[in-house]
Amino acid sequence: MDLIFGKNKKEQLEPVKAKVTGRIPAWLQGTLLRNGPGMHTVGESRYNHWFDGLALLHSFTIRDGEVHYRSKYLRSDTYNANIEANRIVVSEFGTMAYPDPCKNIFSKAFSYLSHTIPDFTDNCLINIMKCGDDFYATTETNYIRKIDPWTLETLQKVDYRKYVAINLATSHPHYDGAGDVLNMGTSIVDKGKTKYVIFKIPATMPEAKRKGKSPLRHTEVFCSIPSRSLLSPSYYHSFGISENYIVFLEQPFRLDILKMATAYMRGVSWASCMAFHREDKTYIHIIDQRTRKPVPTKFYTDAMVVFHHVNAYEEGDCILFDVIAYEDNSLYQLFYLANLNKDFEENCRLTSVPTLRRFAVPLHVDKNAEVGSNLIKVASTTATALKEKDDQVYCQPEALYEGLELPRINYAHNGKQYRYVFAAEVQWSPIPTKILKYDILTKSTLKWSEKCCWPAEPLFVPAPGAKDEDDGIILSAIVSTDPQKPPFLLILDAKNFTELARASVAVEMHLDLHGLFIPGTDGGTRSQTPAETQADEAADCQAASQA
Ligand SMILES: CC1=C(/C=C/C(C)=C/C=C/C(C)=C/C=O)C(C)(C)CCC1
Ligand SMILES: [Fe+2]
Repeated sequence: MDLIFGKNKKEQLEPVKAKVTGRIPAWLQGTLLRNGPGMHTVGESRYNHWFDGLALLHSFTIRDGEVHYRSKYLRSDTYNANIEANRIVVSEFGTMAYPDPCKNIFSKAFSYLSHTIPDFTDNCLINIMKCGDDFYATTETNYIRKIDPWTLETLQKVDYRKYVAINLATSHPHYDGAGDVLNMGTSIVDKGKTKYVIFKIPATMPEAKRKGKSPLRHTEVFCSIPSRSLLSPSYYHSFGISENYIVFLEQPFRLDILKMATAYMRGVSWASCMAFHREDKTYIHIIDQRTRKPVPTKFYTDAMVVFHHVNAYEEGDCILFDVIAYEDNSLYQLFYLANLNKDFEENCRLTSVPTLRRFAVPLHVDKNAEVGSNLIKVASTTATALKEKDDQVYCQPEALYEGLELPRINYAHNGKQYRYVFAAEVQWSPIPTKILKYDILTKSTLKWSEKCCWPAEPLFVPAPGAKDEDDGIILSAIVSTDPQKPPFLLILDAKNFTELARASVAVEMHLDLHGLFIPGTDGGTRSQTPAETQADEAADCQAASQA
């Protein structure tokens, strides 16, 4: 497993032509751009956790049936400082680093103090975000890094705090039809006012306002929700949106701000400042997008840990929302490299299987409804919402499917009724070995797998003029543990899960996390005519809606 997780991967700066077998649909033109950790040791020093690894961007450019692959490390300040020092000098999720070990006691004390309010890493290794015409590599701190999606070059470092008062932000933003970004973050430094902030970055601005300026300048706070606990806000990795509402889970997997403030001094990692409180509840916040205010009813469910929201939509008088839920936080525990490298099979058993759960939240709670009555009247789900004495509502989910992670949908259905979830199959180990398509209506699955193959998150790309939700293809970068089998881009027909083509490249490829597809024939390799620019802009909106 060291081959997949622990080994530093070489970057492939020059585009390399892939060997294509099968036939790539003629309409499939564009670039699959993805992100994930690629370097786990610097000099003699090693990261503790897989989520600490230095961001390695990679892309597959598909044009006229041909595929070119390239990869490049994100030249973050973190990367540059580490490489210059030839050791890890910037702290990451699971590794606390000490930049100046030789300092005397006074400057050491000073250094500790300056770390009380930490300056987080800009090692943006999780996802790619599209913002107007710009692309950013993202993580969960206050920093994002602008990148050139074609050359994979690293551009400006952007500090969200310049535009909105947050210290952490998700790397799973949502996009509306116009391509505007809706994201969430947490403000933790203002201790009296720890809060979750939902913010919007408009994709397009009137010409006069725009003039080459970043759309981030026009970021606006959409709504903020005070944290239930001022010193321990919830950790969250994503959130859900329906047409009119936002779904935010304030789960009992929390960050301890006091522990974080002393972590540097105590020599412990940020990860050690997070704890799951199984005795607590998970609060379900529903924010009305029209009023920009939370619905006042207190909805809750049992303690759980959710990283990925799948989708949410309104049906009848309620919101249905689907998430991949765990009984505990064992997932983050398992990604310590020490667990991933030795005795993998034994150490890497999840104590709870990631399960697709559907929740139903009533939008209008009848004050006169009987205590104990189920407020959900839609027939399509067995999820319940029970009225309680104190006007709270207790939601119990319907378990739809066990053993899946890294969910994606046809993003044209985001916020709307939908039928298919594309995901990686994971059972008792967090590492995917299959790709699956789950049909919520028939509760049936289609799967793709191959010996020694480790698939990445499957991404859906709609066919032009698509009518059905699954009219399109699935893209997934596959790495293998068989030295005879080079990594490849897999292209499946999303309807029946048959393989249409694969594009193999004899390079060192990393197992990645998330990314997006940029449709169009541009690839930064030729100049464009104005007409093409317009066409690409339209295509870009589509890219945003798929991300
Ligand atoms: C550095 C840092 C963080 C980083 C978190 C990361 C990097 C999480 C990655 C999560 C992934 C990849 C989940 C996949 O499901 C925190 C804890 C937000 C806060 C403190 C500083
Ligand atoms: Fe994620």
